[in-house]
Amino acid sequence: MSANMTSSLAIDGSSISHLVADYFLYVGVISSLVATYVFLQALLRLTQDAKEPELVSTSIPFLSPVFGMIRWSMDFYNHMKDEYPRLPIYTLRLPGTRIYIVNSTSLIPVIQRQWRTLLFPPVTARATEAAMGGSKEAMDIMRQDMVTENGFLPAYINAIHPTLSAGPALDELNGKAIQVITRSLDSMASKGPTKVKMFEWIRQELLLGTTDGVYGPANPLRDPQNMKAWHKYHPTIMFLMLDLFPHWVFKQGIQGREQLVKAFVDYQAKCGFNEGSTFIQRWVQHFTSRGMPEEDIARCHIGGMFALVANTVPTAFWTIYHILSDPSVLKDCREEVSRAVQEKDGVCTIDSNYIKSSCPTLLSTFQEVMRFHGMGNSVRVADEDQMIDGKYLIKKGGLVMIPSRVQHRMRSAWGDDADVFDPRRFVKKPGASRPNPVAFRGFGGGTTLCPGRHFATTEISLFAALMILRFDVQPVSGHWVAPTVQNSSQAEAMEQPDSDIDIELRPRPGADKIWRFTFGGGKEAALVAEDI
Ligand code: HEM
Repeated sequence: MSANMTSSLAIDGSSISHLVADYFLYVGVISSLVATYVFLQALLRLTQDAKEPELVSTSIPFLSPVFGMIRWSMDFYNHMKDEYPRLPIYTLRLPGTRIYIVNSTSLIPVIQRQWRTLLFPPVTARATEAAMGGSKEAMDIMRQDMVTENGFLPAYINAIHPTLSAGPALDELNGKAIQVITRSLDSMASKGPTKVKMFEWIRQELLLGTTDGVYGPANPLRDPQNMKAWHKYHPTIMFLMLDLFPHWVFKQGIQGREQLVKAFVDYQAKCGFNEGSTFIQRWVQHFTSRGMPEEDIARCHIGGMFALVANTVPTAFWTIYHILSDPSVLKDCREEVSRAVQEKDGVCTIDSNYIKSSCPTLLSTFQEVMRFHGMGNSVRVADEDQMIDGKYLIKKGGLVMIPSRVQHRMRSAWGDDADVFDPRRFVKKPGASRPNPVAFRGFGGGTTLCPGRHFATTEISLFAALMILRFDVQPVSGHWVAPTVQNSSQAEAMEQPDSDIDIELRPRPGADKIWRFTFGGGKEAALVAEDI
């Protein structure tokens, strides 16, 4: 044998032994993947009680729902509803957690009645800790008792509730907020035609109006640096709540948050709340009476601010967008709100009670915005093993979730045009039956029904009324095109536009007169089952 032949045989020999080694490696990897898969499938099924709602989305154990959530984003639960239309409630298993998703409208009141064992306060406490940076001491106070009315969080809602329900405190709050917006529109009217970015402009008007109304003259958001800090912090809230990444990833947002904390510590030290709304006074009284540390009060103010403005701003944007972009809706809304105006000696006075009670197209458009663009997921934590409706076992620690988009697109509740925006859907029509109010989840429901709903509804309706009375508005491009909403933060209950719209506001005749609102004695608009 030549030297060459010997070496080529040697190479062949080593290639074969490599091939064999690779073969065993692949077989080994594949076998362990198969074994892991079989093990995880077995684990999934062995730890799932037959009485729990049906388990779905299991092709990759514990991960299929995560991939589905990434792929379908806020449409995930609607996609699941279409895939499993017969399931009133189903189970999703994710690493370390099980979520029971509710499809059936009739299960909602049943779940809401179990508020002593299906709890919302742990969700609030978790958000305060993760997104606002609450201290251990603060979290101990919040988590001491999350069930009875003596507990910090349930008692907090009870403390603020009367100040946000129909009555003088709410009228005063709405009066202050709309006064700030009116002044800003006065200056806009005096400038003649003005071009603005619609979302950015509405956001600024509502942020200042709402926070001035709530916090009073010492409102920390009056300082442009603090406003900037809010805009840095706000987009990171969802990621901080998820708590999946280290905090340095959100350096800018955390810096913004810490600047706001300082500003609210200062607000507290100077007792700025004494000149603020009754709402904020009760709020502060509750926090101080329970021994909450000063810095944590400031952190909770930031959480409170999120509740105040995060949903109000996009709701106002969509309401005004849908009124302006549909000429017949604009015409009807203008006619309706014009009837609320009394003019004397150059002063135009708008009766807020009339707007709240006698402007059906305006209110219906607002409510349809909440139905069509609403994307809140009411989440409850199971405090113990329990049965729902005598049929479904909910395990301790599991999350029960009611996605509002599922309810809001339900044909059985809204008819075949459930996917269409119909501004007159909620206008009462003689002889026609009203849609099932339980399927309307714009403000949640049950014990966690949004306490700020009347404030927000009135503020947005009055802002919209004032705007269409005083201005003609056109998109600079000449066409109204609804922005997409794919990037909406799921920390919020309302879709947010991905892009802005350039608009031109032209003062209408009379725009430069003095505009005022009267309040008092009227009922609040009834949009949710609990208020009807
Ligand atoms: C259009 C504006 C608003 C929308 C769409 C909205 C939506 C909601 C929703 C869907 C919930 C229920 C959460 C759940 O059950 O999981 C809720 C709760 C809440 N909202 Fe609002 N909200 C708005 C404005 C406000 C305002 C202006 C305030 C403050 C004055 C406020 C304060 C709260 C609070 C404190 C809760 C928690 C209630 C609890 O813990 O029991 N909201 N909101």
